[in-house]
Amino acid sequence: MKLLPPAPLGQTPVRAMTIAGTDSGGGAGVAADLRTMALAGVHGCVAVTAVTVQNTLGVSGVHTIPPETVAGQIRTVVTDIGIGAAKTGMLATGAIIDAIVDVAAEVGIGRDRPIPLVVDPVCASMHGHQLLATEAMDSLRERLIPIATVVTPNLDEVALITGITVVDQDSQRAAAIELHSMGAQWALVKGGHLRSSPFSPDLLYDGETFLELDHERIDTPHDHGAGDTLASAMCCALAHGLSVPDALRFAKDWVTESIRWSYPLGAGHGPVNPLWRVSEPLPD
Ligand SMILES: Nc1ncnc2c1ncn2[C@@H]1O[C@H](COP(=O)(O)OP(=O)(O)O)[C@@H](O)[C@H]1O
Ligand SMILES: Cc1ncc(COP(=O)(O)O)c(N)n1
Repeated sequence: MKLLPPAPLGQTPVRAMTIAGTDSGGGAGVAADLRTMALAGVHGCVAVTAVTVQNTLGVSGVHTIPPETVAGQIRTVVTDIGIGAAKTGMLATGAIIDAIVDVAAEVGIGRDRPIPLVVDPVCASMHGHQLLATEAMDSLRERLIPIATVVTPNLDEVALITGITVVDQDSQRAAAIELHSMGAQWALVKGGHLRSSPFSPDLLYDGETFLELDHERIDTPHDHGAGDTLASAMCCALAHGLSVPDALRFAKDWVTESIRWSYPLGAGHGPVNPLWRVSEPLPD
């Protein structure tokens, strides 16, 4: 696959920021984002929104960060370090979403602004634990999605946000049209949960053209952090100045390789694994 150009040693690399929750098991959230950013050659900055008590079996606790502390992390990084793109993951509450939207307007993050924004609208963990309060759905729909350069829901999130149940290509297209009409510049409807398909088809739409990426489906239970990995790889590519379709092409190759080399961990679902970038092939 084609990789992003690395910075020469000693020179400042491209920077990107993840605005997300932590996963103590290291599989999803901030850990997944920083792993992908580092291995893609990008300096990752962090605004933590929530601390989760989480392992490979599930989430047993959540501690949310005060909204002004979330906004402060974003403001202090953008005004000093500078970032080429940002992504959001788990945001926990409506007040945190509102604080992010306000500071994004202040520092120039979002569609039609200098810093593109990938919105991964995380609502629940793969184990079914709620990661976004029900009361936050209005802020997500009415405030965050309208400033997204690209919004990247999985099929469960599509159903919660739009009310559309995706079962085939027609309903996937209808969902992309609805998400775009909510104000996102691009809508990416991920097909990882479309288990009836031999592929894992992701559909990208900008109000005019549909781009469908049909990569092979890999048969594994170890896909924890796949959505975060795709969104943070897109964020890295956007930080490098790639277009949204090219960022998706890079990110889709990246996540497919990372799912191919995912590994067992604990007693539940292991993580997708971008460490393929730095690992040795198995001896013959
Ligand atoms: N088993 C799989 N094989 C190949 N690609 C997959 C598989 N599962 C998910 N993907 C891809 O990983 C990315 C994340 O997808 P998805 O599982 O839909 O989101 P999430 O992790 O947010 O639930 C998408 O690009 C999707 O197509
Ligand atoms: C902190 C945090 N962020 C995001 C996810 C979603 O990832 P997954 O769908 O693989 O559980 C998660 N479980 N935890």
